[in-house]
Amino acid sequence: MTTPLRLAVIQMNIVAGDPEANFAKMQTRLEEAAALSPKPDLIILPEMWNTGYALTEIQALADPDGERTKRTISAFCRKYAINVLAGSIAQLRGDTVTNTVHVFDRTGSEIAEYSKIHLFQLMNEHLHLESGTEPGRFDLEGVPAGMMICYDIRFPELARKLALEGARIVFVPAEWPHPRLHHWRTLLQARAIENQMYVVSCNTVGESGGSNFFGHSMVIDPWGEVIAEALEEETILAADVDLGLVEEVRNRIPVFADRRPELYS
Ligand SMILES: NC(=O)CCC(=O)C(=O)O
Repeated sequence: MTTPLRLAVIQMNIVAGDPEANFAKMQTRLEEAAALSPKPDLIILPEMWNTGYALTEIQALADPDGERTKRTISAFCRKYAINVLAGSIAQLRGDTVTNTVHVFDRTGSEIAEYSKIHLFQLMNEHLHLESGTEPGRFDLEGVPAGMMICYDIRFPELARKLALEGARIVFVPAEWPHPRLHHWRTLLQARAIENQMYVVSCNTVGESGGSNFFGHSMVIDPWGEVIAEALEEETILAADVDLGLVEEVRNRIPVFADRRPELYS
């Protein structure tokens, strides 16, 4: 067994259209996560935690160039020597807004950024946001990792690409509402099983912007076992992941060696 990584998933309610309230809550939750024993190696935040889905006002609410987020999270990482995958934020870039994750290491340096590739039409994202154009990858203390945001998990091609490029663990910040809990659980488990990797999701919870979010943040191992799952309330979900299990599962059923990509397109 390799040294496990301790994760803390912050499942919180988001006040749509109120970045001040959301920044305040996010900082309180980060402090609570940092005080856990043992201290987490990585803290994960949910999708669009700064603004929620206040899309009609998003130009005014989005964080210009992500500066406030970067300043705040980077200082936290430095203070506590913890990595943070800062969920996603609504980020203003010139006159467009993206749904963007920033990842910071223990020194507070930003090590990766990913903007949601697949915009979710059912929640009008395509009318207000600009989609990303690059898959999200980073190196988590020597472990190749990937990111997808919420609706992205409906696209197995993206998860497979991340796995083929080396990802052993993929993080999924989300704002996924009722009534699609069965899709959420099934798709997350499928992405973990088919790619034989850890999948760690962080959903929001409670009413926000007229939708009702069910929480159920999950940590799923490469065999598809749910090793931790939150209920429908605010919480910090802690779990240890043993990345050595990825190799073990991939050796047990050699899915990657058995692929026939020449027959698929
Ligand atoms: N924020 C999102 O991308 C929601 C995706 C979702 O609810 C779905 O069913 O897909």
